[in-house]
Amino acid sequence: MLNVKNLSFSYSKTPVLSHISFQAQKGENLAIIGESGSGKSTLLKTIYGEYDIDEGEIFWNDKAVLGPKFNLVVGYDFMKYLTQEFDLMPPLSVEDNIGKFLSNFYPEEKKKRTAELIKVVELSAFAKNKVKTLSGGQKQRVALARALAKEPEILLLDEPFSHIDNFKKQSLRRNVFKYLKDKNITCIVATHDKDDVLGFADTMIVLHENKIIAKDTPESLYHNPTTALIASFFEQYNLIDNSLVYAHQLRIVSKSTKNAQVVTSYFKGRYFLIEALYNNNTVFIEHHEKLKPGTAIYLDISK
Ligand SMILES: Nc1ncnc2c1ncn2[C@@H]1O[C@H](COP(=O)(O)OP(=O)(O)OP(=O)(O)O)[C@@H](O)[C@H]1O
Repeated sequence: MLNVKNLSFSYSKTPVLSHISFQAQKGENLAIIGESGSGKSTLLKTIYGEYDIDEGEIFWNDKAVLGPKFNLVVGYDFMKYLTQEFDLMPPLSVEDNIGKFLSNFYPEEKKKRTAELIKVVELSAFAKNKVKTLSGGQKQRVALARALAKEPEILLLDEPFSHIDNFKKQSLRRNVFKYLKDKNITCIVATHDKDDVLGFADTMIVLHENKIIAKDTPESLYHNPTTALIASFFEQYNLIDNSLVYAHQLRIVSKSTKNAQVVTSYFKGRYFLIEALYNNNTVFIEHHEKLKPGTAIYLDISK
C-alpha cells in the first residue's frame, strides 16, 4: 500500500503541495487531476523520491520513500515513473529499448515478454525500428512498455496518453489499464483527460491551490461534483440558481418559467451543444437538433 502522510513541498518559498494525505491499495488505479500547474507532476516526483519534502512521510508498505538527501540514487526497484519526457535510447530499436530492462538470463522468456509488452502498446509492426525514427506518440508507447517491463509494484504515470492520437488512444488505454489490473500493479495517473479516469480509476483525487479538495470514486464525484472545477473536468456544466447542472441535464421543453434565447449551436456528433442566454448568463444545453440564433426556448432541469 502507498501511504502519503501530510506531505508538504515547495520548490522555493511558494508552496506547491500542502498537507497532502492519501493512500492507494495494492492493485488500485488512482487518478490525480487538477488544472495545469496544480502540482500533479510535482506530487508524482515527490512520491518517486525525486525531491526532499518539507514535511510529511511517504511509505510503500513499510518502506519509507526518501528524497536525494537520504537516498543518493533516486528511485526504487519496486517503483517505476513514466515522465512526460520519456527518457528513451533513440539509436536502439523498439524491442531493444524494452528488452534492456529485462533479464538476459532466460533469452526465450525475455523474447516472449518483450513481444507481449510490444503487443500491449500496439507497436508490433515497429518492433525492429529505431526509436529515433518514431513519431512522438509512438515514442510514448515505447516508454509505456518500458515502464511496464519490470512489473513494478507501483507505477507512476504522468499524462501517459497525451501524445497518442485519438484513433489509438481508446484501445491503448484499455490494454494498459487491463494489464496493470491483471498484474495487480498499483498505478497513480496524473491527467487532464476524463477518459483516462472514467471506467478505469478506482479513486480520484482533485488537487487545487496546493491541496486535495476531493477524493472519491469517479462515479461519486461525477454525480455530486462539489465544485465547478470538478464538474468542468467531466463535462460542460452550468451554474443555475446556485446549483451545478451538466449541459445534458438541461432540457429544452415547450413551456417553463425559465426562458432563454439561442446564441449558437455546435455540432458534437451525437448531439448539438446549444449556447443560449438565460438571465443574462451563458448556458449550454445538449439538444438533438441545431437551433437558429435568436430562437426563444424554455428550459427545464432534469437531474
Ligand atoms: N523545477 C521546478 N522549479 C520551480 N518551480 C516548478 C518546477 N516544476 C514545477 N514548478 C512549479 O510548480 C507548480 C506545479 O507544477 P507541476 O508541473 O507539478 O503542475 P501540473 O499540475 O503537473 O501541471 P501540468 O498539468 O501543466 O503538467 C507550477 O506553478 C510550476 O510552475
